[in-house]
Amino acid sequence: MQVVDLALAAELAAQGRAPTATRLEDLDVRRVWPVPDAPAHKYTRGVVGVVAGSVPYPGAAVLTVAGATATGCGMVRYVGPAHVREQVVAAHPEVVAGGSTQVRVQAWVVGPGVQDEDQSARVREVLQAAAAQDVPVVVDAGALDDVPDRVPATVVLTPHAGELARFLSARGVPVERSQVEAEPVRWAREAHVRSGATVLLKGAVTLVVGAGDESCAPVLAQGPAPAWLATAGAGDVLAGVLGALLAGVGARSDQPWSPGVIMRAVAAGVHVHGLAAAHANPGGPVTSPAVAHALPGVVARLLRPTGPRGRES
Ligand SMILES: NC(=O)C1=CN([C@@H]2O[C@H](COP(=O)(O)OP(=O)(O)OC[C@H]3O[C@@H](n4cnc5c(N)ncnc54)[C@H](O)[C@@H]3O)[C@@H](O)[C@H]2O)[C@@H](O)CC1
Ligand SMILES: Nc1ncnc2c1ncn2[C@@H]1O[C@H](COP(=O)(O)OP(=O)(O)O)[C@@H](O)[C@H]1O
Repeated sequence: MQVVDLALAAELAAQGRAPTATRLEDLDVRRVWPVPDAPAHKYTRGVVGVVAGSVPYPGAAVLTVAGATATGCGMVRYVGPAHVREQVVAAHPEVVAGGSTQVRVQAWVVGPGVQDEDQSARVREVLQAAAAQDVPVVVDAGALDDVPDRVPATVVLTPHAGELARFLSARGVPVERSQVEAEPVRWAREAHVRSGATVLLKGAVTLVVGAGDESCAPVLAQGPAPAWLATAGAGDVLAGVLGALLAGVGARSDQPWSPGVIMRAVAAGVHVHGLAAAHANPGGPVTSPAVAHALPGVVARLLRPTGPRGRES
């Protein structure tokens, strides 16, 4: 498929009829991507904190960390129980692991595979401290239950349709998974308006809804990714990708976060995650670790002037 830009966006905006949804393409993503400069060191590139995994789901922690490290960041700090720490460090020896959330990071990822009280307590600590410090938090899976009623747009919720239905129902908006699937824009917006969070609703097309700014339409719609990506752990990898990107963008700027910058950063992550699924095994099945494994190559191709779909030099 080739997408041809008819330059309708400016024309529609002039008529006061902005499109409901827009999509970041390769060039937009390249502009957002944090690329280290020559004097960079690991702390100027951004550190990601990860609270993921539990005894029943250690793999979710490993996959989240895999997504973050493969996207490119200065460092990942993993925070969780000893049993999971051992598995994370065995798979990713570059990760610094511990049990306390009292660490300095530029972005957090919380929730993949979180299903015990100790990890949930860490999630709540992170949500409280990060809001006060203007540090972004990607909130996935088990951590969605711990989100306070109102949060800033630096909190990025990443539910699939079932999780969004549960999130809204818990806030007095009873809705079924099938209804979310039928009207994803409506329900993603509802979750954003109710909570204040940036909402990233995962699916074949992934929607990002947050308060827009002048240069950013209210809904970004990324995809479609190959349906082979609908496999266990793919969302855990995505959460890591988003954390690494937010840490990298945050480390380069001393400005407060704006909702539009958050939206574009996470939509860029979704775009690259879908490309990694396509490149991991074109036209065939992929596993979540294979998606993470494909990420560095996809990022390198994206940053080359020919782009990921162009000829390789
Ligand atoms: N390797 C790992 O450690 C992985 C851990 N994961 C973690 O697992 C936890 C639960 O994630 P889910 O997305 O499953 O949670 P959900 O609670 O959203 O999904 C469970 C729903 O799927 C339904 N369901 C279960 N099995 C089904 C089947 N065979 N056919 C049809 N419907 C079925 C259940 O009735 C329930 O409604 C999360 O914390 C997540 O992060 C997942 O990410 C998968 C990989
Ligand atoms: N039909 C589909 N086509 C393409 N991508 C999909 C499809 N269904 C799900 N995905 C993507 O796969 C990932 C699944 O994430 P998630 O539902 O959180 O699974 P898990 O919890 O097992 O990691 C998301 O990135 C989502 O956008």
